[in-house]
Amino acid sequence: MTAAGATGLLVVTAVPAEADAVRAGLVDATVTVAPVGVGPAVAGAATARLLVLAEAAGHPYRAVVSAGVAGGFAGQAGVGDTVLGTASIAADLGAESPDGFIPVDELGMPPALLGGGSVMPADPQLLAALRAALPAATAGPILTVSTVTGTALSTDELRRRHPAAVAEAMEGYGVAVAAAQAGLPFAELRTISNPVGPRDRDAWRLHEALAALTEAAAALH
Ligand SMILES: O=C(O)c1cccc(C(=O)CC[C@H]2O[C@@H](n3cnc4c(=O)[nH]cnc43)[C@H](O)[C@@H]2O)c1
Repeated sequence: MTAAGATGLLVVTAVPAEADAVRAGLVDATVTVAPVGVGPAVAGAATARLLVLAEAAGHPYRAVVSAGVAGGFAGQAGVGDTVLGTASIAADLGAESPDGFIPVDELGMPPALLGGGSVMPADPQLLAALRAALPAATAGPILTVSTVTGTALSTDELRRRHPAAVAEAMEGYGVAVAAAQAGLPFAELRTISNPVGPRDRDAWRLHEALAALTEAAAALH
């Protein structure tokens, strides 16, 4: 898992409040936490840039974790829970058709143009270490979406396509691609701020989710 000469772990969040929550719970001074922006494109690009800069400066990172708050799928993860991604899935990368959504992997494009495809598995060793440190966390696929799910119809459709998904967020897949292209292990750690479902921003429990993120951050080393 550790590249030669590599030093610390890079943890990327979307927003500064999430980064602050992670920093507040760290027990390992070699962990770097950076807020990189919202959505898979900006998070992926910013993560790639951080990895290149660190490499050029002679202190490459040894692994990357995408961390922050997330929406939880009912019956899988409730508000305040911690979830670990077994894979980060680009759930809305593909094409619509009269017969339904077609994942990008099934569009007939050359595999080389798809990177790892729409499903980026977590690094087995990194995931195992996080599961050992966070035994109460729920592990399962975490969806990456560019649009926060906000209707019952979209929720049902996502659940139909990804019945094992535990949560959705907006950065994991992009960060996973950046880590994969740098040859680094990747994992996604989230705490639940809201249920996935009809939009009710007043029901988001950010304080509770950020407190859970601080508690979970001790596992990051
Ligand atoms: O306003 C604040 O104080 C604040 C503090 C912490 C986080 C935020 C965010 O807006 C986080 C955005 C971030 O959260 C993920 N997220 C959370 N719930 C969902 C969801 O239901 N569907 C998709 N993404 C969700 C996502 O990764 C966002 O980037 C504000």
